[in-house]
Amino acid sequence: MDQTLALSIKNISLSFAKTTIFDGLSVDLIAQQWTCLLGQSGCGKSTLLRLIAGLQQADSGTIEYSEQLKSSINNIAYMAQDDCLMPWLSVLDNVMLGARLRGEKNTNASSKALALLEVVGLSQHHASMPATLSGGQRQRVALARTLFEDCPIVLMDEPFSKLDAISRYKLQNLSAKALQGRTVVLVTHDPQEALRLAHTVLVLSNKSPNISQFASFNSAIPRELDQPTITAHQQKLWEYLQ
Ligand SMILES: Nc1ncnc2c1ncn2[C@@H]1O[C@H](COP(=O)(O)OP(=O)(O)OP(=O)(O)O)[C@@H](O)[C@H]1O
Repeated sequence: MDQTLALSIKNISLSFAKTTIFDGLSVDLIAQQWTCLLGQSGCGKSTLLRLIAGLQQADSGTIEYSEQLKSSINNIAYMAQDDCLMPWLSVLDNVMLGARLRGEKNTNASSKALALLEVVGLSQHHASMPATLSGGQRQRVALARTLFEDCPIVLMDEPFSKLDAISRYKLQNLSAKALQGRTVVLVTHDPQEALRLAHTVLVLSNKSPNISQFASFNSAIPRELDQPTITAHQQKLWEYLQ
């Protein structure tokens, strides 16, 4: 496998009951870059993330991971669309959930989790229970939990969808910085978000071959809203998504 690839999805087909979701989907994901995945509701974006994470099996086809990732025990962090916070754990304990589940007795874990809560603007809520938080606050806890994992592949399913515009902008910036050098796949319905963050923009559809590349960009991320990459491509991406 090419050294620059993190993983290679080859000829994946998947149906639920009589509904075909993927029919021969193939795509390569470039290592240490952000790939943003757009497409109409129900076309299979979350399903593709779940396939990559190993949480869903395809009917046929393969996903090949690079040698480097194969040798890493804990290599994929997955932030689902639903925040999946444990209601009986505090915000801090939710951020450290992975360490707890792995039975790690690392005294640095709580200071690392507290630092991440500070970064996502929730340090004053570290002892709160999830039920007392707003949807956007819960999403920020889930983001902190994802960043806590330090994994080489990070899969994020609409991670900023519940945030106000200013918080979304700030957390896009924070995530781009925090996840520099990781292989990130981000599902979004927001073309502007994709153009701010993506090195590669992919569009998924229900029609075979299911996936197409809208564009790839070399410029550094996050991009400012007035950067040519965004202004020049926004309208085209809207039309591409129709
Ligand atoms: N476990 C499952 N059993 C049956 N059908 C499923 C299952 N998981 C997903 N589907 C169906 O597969 C299709 C794709 O779902 P998926 O959640 O991947 O779409 P999506 O593109 O992420 O949608 P959205 O943008 O609305 O989040 C949908 O029609 C959904 O109903």
